[in-house]
Amino acid sequence: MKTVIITAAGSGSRFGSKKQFEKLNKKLVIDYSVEFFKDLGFDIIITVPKEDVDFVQERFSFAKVVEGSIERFFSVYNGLKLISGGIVLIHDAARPILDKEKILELLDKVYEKKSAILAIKCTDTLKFAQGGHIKFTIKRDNIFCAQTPQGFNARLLKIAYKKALNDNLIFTDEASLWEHYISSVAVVEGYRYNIKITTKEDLKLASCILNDIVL
Ligand SMILES: Nc1ccn([C@@H]2O[C@H](COP(=O)(O)OP(=O)(O)OP(=O)(O)O)[C@@H](O)[C@H]2O)c(=O)n1
Ligand SMILES: C[C@](O)(CO)[C@H](O)COP(=O)(O)O
Repeated sequence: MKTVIITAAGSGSRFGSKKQFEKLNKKLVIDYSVEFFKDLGFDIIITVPKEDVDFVQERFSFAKVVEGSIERFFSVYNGLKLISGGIVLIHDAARPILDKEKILELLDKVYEKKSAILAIKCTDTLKFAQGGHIKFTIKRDNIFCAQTPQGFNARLLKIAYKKALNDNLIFTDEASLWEHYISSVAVVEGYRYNIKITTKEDLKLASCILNDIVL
């Protein structure tokens, strides 16, 4: 069994609105990942804000739609509670540009290693700055930017979540939860088109990418 939890319950404070429901070319941002994983034959769970549950359930009648939470960590957990086993991918609805070859490569790695994420090597020089001034430069040799999808053995991920709830810990991605309670996570090289729409600039960038590449 393979399930994807599509996280779409954010408030979009850095964007200025719920960006997952913004128009991106001829579709909504959320449409891209839901349709992609439907075409790949995944069971689909979508986390959305309480007020959008009916709208999204009607739009995607084939999916299970659950109410998210104030923290992405708990939004994912609300979806994970519906899964009994198999493999689960967690993917941000805010990352609409999905590369089939890369996702299938990630899926193979999850089956092989029980956990894997897409990540891209940092290509900028990294600075630690405070008060508008650089304090020091961070060696970037082994620095990666984590992306989604992130994939896991669902049963073990639920165990890790239960431990985190017990310890009152939350994590910004599922890989850091897995690293904390289970083991190291495999990395599959991601792709630079896999941008996370966070600000309005990112929506423009995503539109340019979609207009120029054939997926
Ligand atoms: N409580 C939350 C917060 C985020 N997300 C989802 O997780 C993805 C990545 O989160 P982010 O880009 O931070 O979205 P927002 O939280 O909406 O953005 P902001 O931090 O600017 O409010 C998005 O698809 C978002 O909808 C979620 O399901 N539940
Ligand atoms: C999960 C994630 O996309 C990996 O880079 C990132 O942690 C989401 O962070 P956000 O602040 O919830 O956008």
